[in-house]
Amino acid sequence: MSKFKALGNGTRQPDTSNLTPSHHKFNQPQTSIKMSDGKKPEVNANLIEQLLKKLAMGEELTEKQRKDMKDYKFWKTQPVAKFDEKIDHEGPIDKPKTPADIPDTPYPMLKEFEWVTMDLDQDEQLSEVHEFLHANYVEDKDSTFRFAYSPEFFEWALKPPGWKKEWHVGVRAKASKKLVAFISAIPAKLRVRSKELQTVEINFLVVHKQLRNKRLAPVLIKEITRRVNKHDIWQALYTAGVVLPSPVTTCRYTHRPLNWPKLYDIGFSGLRPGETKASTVAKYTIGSTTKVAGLRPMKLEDVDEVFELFEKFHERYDIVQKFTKPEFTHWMLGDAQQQKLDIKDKIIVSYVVENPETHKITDFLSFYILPFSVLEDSKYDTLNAAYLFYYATDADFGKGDRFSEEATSALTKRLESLVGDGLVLAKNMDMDVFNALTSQDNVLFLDDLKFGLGDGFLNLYLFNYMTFPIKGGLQENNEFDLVNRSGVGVVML
Ligand SMILES: CCCCCCCCCCCCCC(=O)SCCNC(=O)CCNC(=O)[C@H](O)C(C)(C)COP(=O)(O)OP(=O)(O)OC[C@H]1O[C@@H](n2cnc3c(N)ncnc32)[C@H](O)[C@@H]1OP(=O)(O)O
Repeated sequence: MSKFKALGNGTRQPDTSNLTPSHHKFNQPQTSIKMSDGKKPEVNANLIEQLLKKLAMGEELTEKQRKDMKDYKFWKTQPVAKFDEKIDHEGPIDKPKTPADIPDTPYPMLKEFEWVTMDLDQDEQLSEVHEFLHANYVEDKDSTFRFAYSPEFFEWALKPPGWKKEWHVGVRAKASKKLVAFISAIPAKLRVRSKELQTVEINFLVVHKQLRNKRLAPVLIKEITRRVNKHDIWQALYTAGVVLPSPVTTCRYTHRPLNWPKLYDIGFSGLRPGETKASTVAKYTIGSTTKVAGLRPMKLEDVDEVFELFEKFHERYDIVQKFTKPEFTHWMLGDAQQQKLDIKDKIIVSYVVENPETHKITDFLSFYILPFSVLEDSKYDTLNAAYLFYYATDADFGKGDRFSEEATSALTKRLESLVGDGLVLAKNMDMDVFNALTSQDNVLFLDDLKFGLGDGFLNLYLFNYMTFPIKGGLQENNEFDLVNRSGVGVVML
C-alpha cells in the first residue's frame, strides 16, 4: 500500500518525479508538493509527460523506455508481467507448485540482522510497528508530510478475519534488537473479471531510512512470498506509487479541500492562476448539514442488507475483493471496540441511506481516516485526511447497461449527493481534505464535487497473475475518463 497518497497542489500538472531514467528514484515519493505556483520542476517535461501518459494508459512502451525497465534486477526474476509482454490470456504466470515445494526455513538474512514475527496482539509490539512506520514510512521528498498511522489503524488494517501472525514480518538488528524493516500480508479473495483467486494483499513494506538501497526490500518480498506460499496461496495484490513491472492499472489521486486555508498554509494546496485566497475559500465552502433523506450511520444490524447491495453493485467492476460477511463487517465497521467509538474518534466511517418510507437500504458510503504528520511546521503538526473507501447504491439498478445514458445519469446524480454528504460528514469530523482515486465510478462526481487532480498516481499490481489491462479512470490526456470510467472496484489502504 500505501505508497504515497499524493499530496496535490490542486493543479493539473502530471507528477514527473518517478519517471526520470534513473530507477534510484523509485524509493522517492511520487510527488513534489511544493508546486503551488503551478510550475513544473526543471526536467524534460514533454518527454516525461508522454511517458507518463503511456504508463498511465497501459500502452506499449518504446524501445528506450524498455531499456530502462530492464534494470529491474529483482523484479525481472519474479513472476510478473514484463512491460513489453504481449498478453494473450489471463491466468497464473508460474507453473503450479505445492507448499511442499517451498523451503521451510526463512531466506538467509545479513548476519547483523534477524527475522522476527511481530505479534500485533501484544500492545508493545503493535506500538513498535506503529512507531517504526511513523518514523520511516512514506513521506514526500521534501520531508514535509508523512503518513501518521495509529496503532488503532493497524488493528483494523492488519488484523482482518483470517489474519496470520507469521505474515507480519519484521527484521531486527541483532545487537540492539531494534526493528529495521517490516512487510505484511493479509488474506483477500479477489475476483479478476470472471475468475476468483485466493490472494494476499501486501502492504506496509518499509526499510529503515538508514538501511535504504541495500537490497533489503527484495529479501523481505521473497520471505513474505515464502510464508504465503506455505499456505498454498500463489497470487498477491499490491499497490505502489512507483512504477514496477507491470501495473494492471494506474489510478490518480484527487483531493477535495475541506479546510483550504490550512492546506494552503502548510503547502499542500496552491493558488490557481487567476484565483485569490478569498475566491478559493468561497469555492470550497460547504455546509454543515447533510442533504440525503434517510442518511444515517451504518449499524451491525445493517450488514446483511448492505452486503447484498454491495455485492450486486460490485458486479460491474473488473477487479474486486470478494468479502465474506465477517470480512465485510470488519472492513466497513471495524472491530467491536471501533464500533463503540464516537464518530469523531473512528478510523472507518460507514453510512447508509435508509428509505424513510420503505426502510429499505438504498445506498452505502464509507471513508477512512488517515492523518499526515506535518513535519517541521510551527503552526500545525497534523493534516487530517479522509479517504473515500467503498460505496454502493441501487441508483442504476434496472436501468440497463452501466454505461447507458439512463444508468449513467441516475448514478451520477446519486453519487454526487451521496459523496457530497460524505464531504459534509468529514468536514464535521474536522478533516482538512477528502481524498479519492479515479477508480470505481468516481470520475462521475469528482469534477462536480470539486476534487482537484493530485500529483500522485497509484499503480495496482498482481503477483503471479497475467491480466489484460484494467481501466483506471483516466484518459490519455490525463482528464477523467467519463466514457470508460474505471474497472477497479477494490480499494487498498
Ligand atoms: C504470493 C505471495 C506474494 C507476495 C509478494 C508480492 C509482491 C509484493 C511487492 C511489495 C509490495 C509493497 C507494497 C507497499 O507497501 S508500497 C509502500 C512502500 N513503502 C515505502 O514507500 C516506505 C518508504 N520506503 C522504503 O521503506 C523503501 O524505499 C522500500 C522498502 C520501499 C524499498 O527499499 P529500498 O529503497 O531500500 O530498496 P532496496 O535496495 O531494498 O531494493 C530495491 C528494489 O526494491 C524495489 N522496490 C522499491 N520500492 C518498491 C515497492 N514499493 N514495492 C516493490 N518493490 C519496490 C526496487 O524496484 C528494486 O528492485 P529492482 O528495481 O532492482 O527490481
